[in-house]
Amino acid sequence: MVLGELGQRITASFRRLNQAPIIDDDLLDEVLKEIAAALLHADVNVRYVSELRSNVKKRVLLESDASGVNKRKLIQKAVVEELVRLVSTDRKPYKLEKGKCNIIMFVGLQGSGKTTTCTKYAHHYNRKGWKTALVCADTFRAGAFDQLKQNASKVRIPFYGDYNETDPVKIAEEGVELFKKEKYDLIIVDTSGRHKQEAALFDEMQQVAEVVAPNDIIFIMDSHIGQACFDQAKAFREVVDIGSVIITKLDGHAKGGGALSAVSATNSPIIFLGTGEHFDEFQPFDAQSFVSRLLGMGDLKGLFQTITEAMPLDKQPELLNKISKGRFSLRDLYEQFQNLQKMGPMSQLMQMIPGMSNLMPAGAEKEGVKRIKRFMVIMDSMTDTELDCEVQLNDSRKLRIARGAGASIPEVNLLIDEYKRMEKMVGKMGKSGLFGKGGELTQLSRNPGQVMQKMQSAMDPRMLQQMGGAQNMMKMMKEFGKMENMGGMMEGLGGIDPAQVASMQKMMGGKMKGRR
Ligand SMILES: Nc1nc2c(ncn2[C@@H]2O[C@H](COP(=O)(O)OP(=O)(O)OP(=O)(O)O)[C@@H](O)[C@H]2O)c(=O)[nH]1
Repeated sequence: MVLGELGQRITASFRRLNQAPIIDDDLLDEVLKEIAAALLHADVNVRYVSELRSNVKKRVLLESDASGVNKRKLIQKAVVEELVRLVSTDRKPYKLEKGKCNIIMFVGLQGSGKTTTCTKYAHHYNRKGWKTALVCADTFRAGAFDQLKQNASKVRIPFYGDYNETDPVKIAEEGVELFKKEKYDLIIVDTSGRHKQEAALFDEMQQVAEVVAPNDIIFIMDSHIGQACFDQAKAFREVVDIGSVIITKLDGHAKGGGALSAVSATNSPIIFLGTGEHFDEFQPFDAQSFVSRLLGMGDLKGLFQTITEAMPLDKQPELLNKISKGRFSLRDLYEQFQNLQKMGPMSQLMQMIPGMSNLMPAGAEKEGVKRIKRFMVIMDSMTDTELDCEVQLNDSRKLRIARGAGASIPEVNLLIDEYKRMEKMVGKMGKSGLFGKGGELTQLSRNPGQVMQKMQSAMDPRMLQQMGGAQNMMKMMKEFGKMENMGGMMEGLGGIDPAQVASMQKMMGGKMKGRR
């Protein structure tokens, strides 16, 4: 991906800055020239690149006069902040409200990835427990109906469309009415695209928007078109009230910078990035987190949010309490699988951890995901007693469970083996003395290295290997350890509920003081 290369080039310039014995105006000019060349190579609009360059220079000249200022840090901070500014707008994205009917309309040119992205968006929220539905109001492209219908059935989301109806406005109105009556939280309307911005497309878009009265209109922008993104975004913005942008196809060879910097043309924030054809290749966008990941600094804010969204903090003490007592049932395993699914691809999570972005190549986890789904289907065939208590399953119960799940007895045995391995690990952790009375990780704040050792001895070596080995786990711990004060960092990153931070700190056994 060209954006990855952009990140590496900027990081190389930062390294040069850090290694130089003296920072003078010539070096500043050279470094800024390198960064500008990298941005232009990634297709960022030339006007924005020269603005970024002069803004950084102005700030450095202005602020470096103050005594005690570290010039290296100042330059890097100014570059990072200007990069964040480049991919953000002042306008806040529409915030979906649970329990209310949110109607979201998707617009964009044909082939931009609208239909695929509608499904990804629906799947993203459905996984988080939103009652979601899709409406196909694209009557222009013959295959659109079948495509959305197939996509919807793959992710198990209700769909409305009419193969014989030629009026997209009528379909949109009927579909939205139907799902409104059925009290859906999120109704997504896919509209037609055209090859280029033309009057027929814009008329149709306006009419659909009038009848469905969307809470948000999302513009889908294909990153492959590079610099042309700016004019395209502007043309759409002039016709309908675009509230947010999703950039697609940022995987592959797209330069991406053109699309990312075109947000100013819509004056609407980017809310997600499409990074592949699969439905879970979809990442929420936050300008600061994006720049941080681009520069290989990880994204602990994103990681924290993903984990707490998948597993609410009020549930975590309950689980830790059980673990501290060495108890772990099949139902707990089932819930952990559910949480894992809500978190999205493991490879995306790895990208959020500093230094671990290349650990798990996307796709390498497919087999694991398939296996987890099979295990969950098997557990669905078990009784509550079997899920909650330690019950030895005899051969006849195993046969019944396997039949009910369309599985084989060896598959049921494999699940039981995996569960026993986990149960043993939890048992060892319970006895390790890592936990306090309330289930909090008491030693984490005092001695992360020792915690690591104990976890390592309690963990199944195969699982440890899947997580990148002990060394990588240590590396991650060290990254956490480096943080002067974990709570402070979380708050500093902004946008995180202080109550969540406090609860996380409690679980960690107080504020984390790192060793330097
Ligand atoms: N690599 C990659 N391909 C994508 C992404 N998003 C969509 N695609 C592919 O782009 C192609 C076009 O996507 P569609 O969703 O059919 O496009 P559309 O905008 O709905 O097209 P119309 O319905 O004709 O307006 C398909 O082959 C998708 O699989 C992405 O993020 N990455």
